[in-house]
Amino acid sequence: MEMSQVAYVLLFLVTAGLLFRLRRRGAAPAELTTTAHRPHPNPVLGNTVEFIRNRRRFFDWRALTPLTFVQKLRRLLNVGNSRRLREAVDVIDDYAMSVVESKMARREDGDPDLLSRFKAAMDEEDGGELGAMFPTPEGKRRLLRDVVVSFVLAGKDTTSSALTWFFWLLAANPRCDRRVRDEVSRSPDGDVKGMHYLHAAITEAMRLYPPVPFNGRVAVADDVLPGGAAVRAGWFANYSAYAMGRMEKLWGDECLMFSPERWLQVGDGDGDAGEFVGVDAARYPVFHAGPRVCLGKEMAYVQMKTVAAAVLRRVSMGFSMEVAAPAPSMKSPPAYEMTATMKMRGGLWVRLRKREE
Ligand code: HEM
Repeated sequence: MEMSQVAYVLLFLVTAGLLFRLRRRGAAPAELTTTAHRPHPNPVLGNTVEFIRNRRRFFDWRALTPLTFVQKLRRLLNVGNSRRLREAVDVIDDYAMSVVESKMARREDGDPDLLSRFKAAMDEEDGGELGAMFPTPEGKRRLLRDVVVSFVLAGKDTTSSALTWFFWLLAANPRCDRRVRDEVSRSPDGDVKGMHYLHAAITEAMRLYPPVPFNGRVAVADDVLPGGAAVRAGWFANYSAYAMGRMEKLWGDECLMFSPERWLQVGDGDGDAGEFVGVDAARYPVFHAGPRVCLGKEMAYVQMKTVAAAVLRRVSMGFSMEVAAPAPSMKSPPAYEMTATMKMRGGLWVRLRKREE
């Protein structure tokens, strides 16, 4: 064999070895992939669902793996996953832009909504802060588009994730279920403000299953965390609300149990559940903490309590609801699916039955 042939063979082996390693490093871990689903009966809807599912799977993987050289190259060349991500972002952006455009075309009457308020803030003639940041009409439309996307992401998936786990946890803990129903039935006017037990039960559900299970920041400069750990500029500083919600050090021996009572100050023993008492955001970072804490926290509680109370009231009155799957037992909790929010794998299946009069 000539020297040049040997060189080719060596080059081939090195390249093949390198590609094999990169493939292995790049492969999405099995636990991040979604479960198999039955084909959707409507092919158009089915395709859309599949499209979103694939994009989401890809997003998870990107969020959880460091940016490798190959990923950077793909982004630069706009191929593979990077191209698919851009296409998916375009689908979402187009939808959000259509919402903005229909708002722009409509004359406002009645109470202004959030989007109108953002629009008004940008249109301020005296050069308000937002108006100055986005001076061109195109820039303003793009900002409004991003507002739509952020609020849908921030407000919809989070509360629906929390309520899914909440209803499953109630089914797995009949004693707590009874207490919530008692409280809801004692307030027929539907005022959720005074429902302390319900508030505690939702808070406790989010301790065990936080809708945003992990979160992080990138350090802009070298720093030392309060615990003494050094962080260099450009490093990720991540935390997991999921892990923190299950730490014995923070929540005691019964950290894995669902116990809304841990959030209640003992009542007067007169059927009163007691007052809800919250804790420091550093111990319960479900809504994040500090200057970028969730802006919708109070609104989220009102929404979740209203929906939960309405469902439970209706269930108590005319229907019975039974969790069909996953089987409600704290000994075998449902699997979760790691996306940007914490979903129950396969969703929560319930059976509703109209009660006989
Ligand atoms: C159970 C429900 C919710 C949970 C667990 C939750 C959690 C969070 C978390 C962890 C963050 C910090 C994200 C980050 O900066 O890394 C955040 C930010 C935010 N949330 Fe929520 N959220 C919920 C519901 C809502 C709702 C209903 C809205 C509004 C309709 C909302 C609006 C926002 C906004 C605007 C921010 C950005 C705040 C900023 O960066 O200054 N959230 N949320």
